[in-house]
Amino acid sequence: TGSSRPQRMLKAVQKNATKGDPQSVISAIDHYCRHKEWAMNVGDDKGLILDSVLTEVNPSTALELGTYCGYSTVRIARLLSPGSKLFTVEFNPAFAEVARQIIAYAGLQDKVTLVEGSSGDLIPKMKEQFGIKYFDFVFLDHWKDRYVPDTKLLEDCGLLKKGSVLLADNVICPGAPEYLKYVRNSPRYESRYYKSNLEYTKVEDGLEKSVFLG
Ligand SMILES: Oc1cc(-c2ccc(F)cc2)cc2nccnc12
Ligand SMILES: [Mg+2]
Repeated sequence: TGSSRPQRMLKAVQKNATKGDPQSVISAIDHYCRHKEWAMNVGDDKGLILDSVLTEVNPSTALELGTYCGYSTVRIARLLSPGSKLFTVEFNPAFAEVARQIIAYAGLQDKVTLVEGSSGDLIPKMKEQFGIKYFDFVFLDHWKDRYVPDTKLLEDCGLLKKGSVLLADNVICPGAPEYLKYVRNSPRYESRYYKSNLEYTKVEDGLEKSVFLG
């Protein structure tokens, strides 16, 4: 059988990027997905918003839900301060395998812990398994119907502290209406919408940034 889209993306990174250079990995993926084959990375437009929110928060411990091929994992990890850690959760083993190789190619494997499994199962185990107290930053980019239950799980497991920032991808396309209702109507969050485009297209999409108020 032939290769998969993630495997072809990995080949494009190995061919066009420089080992140990995260920016060249990001550019190689964006070029491939814009000109050869679309893929569901957060992309370069929304990626700039992710970069600016991440830089502002400067998290010590960050969580990403939905690794896919590791594009946003690399975007986040490249901006972390020394000693800070990013945990990323991926349900699909084939995606996880490619992501590991792309993260390693960027030279960011020491900052990233990729955990395979379902977010619903893993979130309650984070404290005990990885000695995590809180997440300062959470990037939600997995299945849209998991955004609300996983946010509630993070709250209930005491993994958010006053000032923790949630940043959610795809709140317009494919859309996460329940999540928008949840964070925008809750007194425990201060929410703001960043309008942008669906990766590599002219279709509207955006990121919702929600600060946990404790
Ligand atoms: O960024 C994304 C885009 C899409 C997606 C797929 C097909 C379309 F037509 C439009 C958008 C799905 C996603 N699933 C999980 C995490 N992120 C996603
Ligand atoms: Mg997405």
